[in-house]
Amino acid sequence: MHPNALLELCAELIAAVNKLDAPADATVSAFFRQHKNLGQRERASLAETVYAMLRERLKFQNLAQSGSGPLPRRLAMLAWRGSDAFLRGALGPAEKQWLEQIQAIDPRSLAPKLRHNLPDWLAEPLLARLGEDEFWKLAAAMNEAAPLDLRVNTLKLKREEAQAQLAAAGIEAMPTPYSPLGLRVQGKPALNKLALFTSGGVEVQDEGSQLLALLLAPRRGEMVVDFCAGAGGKTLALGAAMRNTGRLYAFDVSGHRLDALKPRLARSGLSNVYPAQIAHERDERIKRLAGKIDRVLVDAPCSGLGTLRRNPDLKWRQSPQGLAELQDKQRAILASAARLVKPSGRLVYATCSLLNAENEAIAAEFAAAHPDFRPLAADEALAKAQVERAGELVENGALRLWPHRHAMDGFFAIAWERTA
Ligand SMILES: C[S@@+](CC[C@H](N)C(=O)[O-])C[C@H]1O[C@@H](n2cnc3c(N)ncnc32)[C@H](O)[C@@H]1O
Repeated sequence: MHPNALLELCAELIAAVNKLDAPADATVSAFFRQHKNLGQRERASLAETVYAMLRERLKFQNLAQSGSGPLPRRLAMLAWRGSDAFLRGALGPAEKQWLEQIQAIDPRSLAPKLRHNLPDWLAEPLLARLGEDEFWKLAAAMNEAAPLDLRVNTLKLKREEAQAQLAAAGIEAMPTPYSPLGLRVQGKPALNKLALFTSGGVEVQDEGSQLLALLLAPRRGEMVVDFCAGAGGKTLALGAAMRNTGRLYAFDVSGHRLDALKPRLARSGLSNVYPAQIAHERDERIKRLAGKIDRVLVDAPCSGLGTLRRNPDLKWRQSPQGLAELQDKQRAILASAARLVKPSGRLVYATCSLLNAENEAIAAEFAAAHPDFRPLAADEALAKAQVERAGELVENGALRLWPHRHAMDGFFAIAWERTA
């Protein structure tokens, strides 16, 4: 395709994504479906440019105020992640001159906001929690692409065997630093046609998510509930940890997400999983199980701000009002889920948010209202589950994962045992 035609398409896609009315990945996929003639490399250039624009949106929007022509085209030029020579082939002389002027600006001379590219309501609490030094490390880490992690289904094979099968297919993978079940793959190879994947030997799952399942540590023969199972990433890890015995209920209010669990379940070889759509957290089904469950995981709906490496649009699509609504949901779901837990059973509350408001604050309110739940030290629980150097992952007894410290998505998880 002619460079200018591709740059124009890129500008069109940026204009669509910048409306922020849908998740960026959905807008990008829909755009590619409408433009079937785009080749692999062209798609990669467009997608990477759009994600670069979202990561540093404040900076690019500020810089794009100068120059002329439509704003999305200027944003496309500034954020361009395809070949440099190709971009130059698309530009007129005035555009080339403008771009050179902008590229000569020393990024260190920009205002802090244009360097961290976070909205105030998000930057302020993170800065308060982490301090200046770490805050900048986090801001940089969140602008890097996330690695591709796999969880090995140990019902089917050992981690070393999966690693060897990947190597035989020309894919380099190393054991994840903390999870005993994980492999970190180099690059972004297509996995979905590999026999190892189609036969359920591995699932794509960030190392942090693997650690949440290890913290719940369900055992053989137990009754377990994954209260917000979604497409079942953690359900599959829990079912395998139970060695395909006992009963694992996968609840969610979204039938659509539970449907996405079904093919994964079929590949996994698990037969101990019972997916069920619930109307809300006080559904009759839940009431019938009160006090009967050994282990309950609440992977609560949250802002997702721990996943900005993958979903940079979330920082622009979330808001303080949205956060307050999420907190109400989190409180209600945790309180309902806790009723399921039997005496000496375990409850884990988790999110993929970085914010205290969705994590420690919700946990503290719950603990104050539920003296019959005793907090468990996450480092001890994880060490029992063969997690290496678990102490590095824990703050004040709870799992606290950070992209800049642990090279994982941001996660929080706290475990309690019901005493009575
Ligand atoms: C963080 S996601 C879960 C991701 C999933 N556990 C996984 O590992 O792939 C949160 C889920 O909570 C579900 N949810 C929202 N409100 C709920 C409620 N009241 N009861 C149960 N699930 C709910 C959402 O549909 C969403 O799938």
